[in-house]
Amino acid sequence: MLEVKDLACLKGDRLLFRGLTMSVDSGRLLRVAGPNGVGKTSLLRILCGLAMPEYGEVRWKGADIRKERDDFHRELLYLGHAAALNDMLTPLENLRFACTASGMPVDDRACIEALERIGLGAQLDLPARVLSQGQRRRVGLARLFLSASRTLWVLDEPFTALDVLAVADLASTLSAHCEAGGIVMLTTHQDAPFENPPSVLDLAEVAC
Ligand SMILES: Nc1ncnc2c1ncn2[C@@H]1O[C@H](COP(=O)(O)OP(=O)(O)OP(=O)(O)O)[C@@H](O)[C@H]1O
Repeated sequence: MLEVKDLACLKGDRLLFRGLTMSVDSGRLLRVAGPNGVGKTSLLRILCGLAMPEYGEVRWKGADIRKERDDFHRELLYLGHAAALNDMLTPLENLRFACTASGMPVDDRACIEALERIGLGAQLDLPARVLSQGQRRRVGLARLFLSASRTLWVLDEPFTALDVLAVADLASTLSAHCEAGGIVMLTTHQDAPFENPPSVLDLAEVAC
């Protein structure tokens, strides 16, 4: 489904990695691993079409993602490593905004249910500026519960700042998405309790 061919990534005048070729099929959970600065975030952004590779191409269902951009984005959920919230808005308002911005239909009832499911039922009306780091992270993760129809989930450090129970819940949500035929690609520096260990792409192997 997702194919990467001979990818190279340049930042400034520095080549981070090159010669990355891989494919990820339906039902797979793939962890992109490697030390700080090796280019994991940069790779995820290229895979989502948010940054250009220096060389190579990314294909989704056989088509270049740059040519079939709209079709690809309808099937993609990307959550970056920063919570990216508006501090003045409540979790509900932030979630509604994020959904609208990514072209998802917005349904208030569904947003509230997603926030309750992620453990923010008591914080629905608070401004985001008063939330804890883990609660801020959860606001973004609530989008997972609204994104079952998006096959490809690309998640940059989704476990950061979560407590032990939330880490376990998130791991089972991601596994369930894969069992339903989805694809999850993520970065994390911590061990997460997945039932089936994810495949690992060690970016250090193609680092320059
Ligand atoms: N203008 C630039 N010139 C040279 N190097 C740059 C430039 N901009 C970014 N970089 C480098 O590009 C890399 C980007 O790393 P990226 O965030 O993709 O890594 P990462 O593997 O996700 O790291 P972490 O594990 O710390 O999150 C860093 O090593 C950074 O120093």
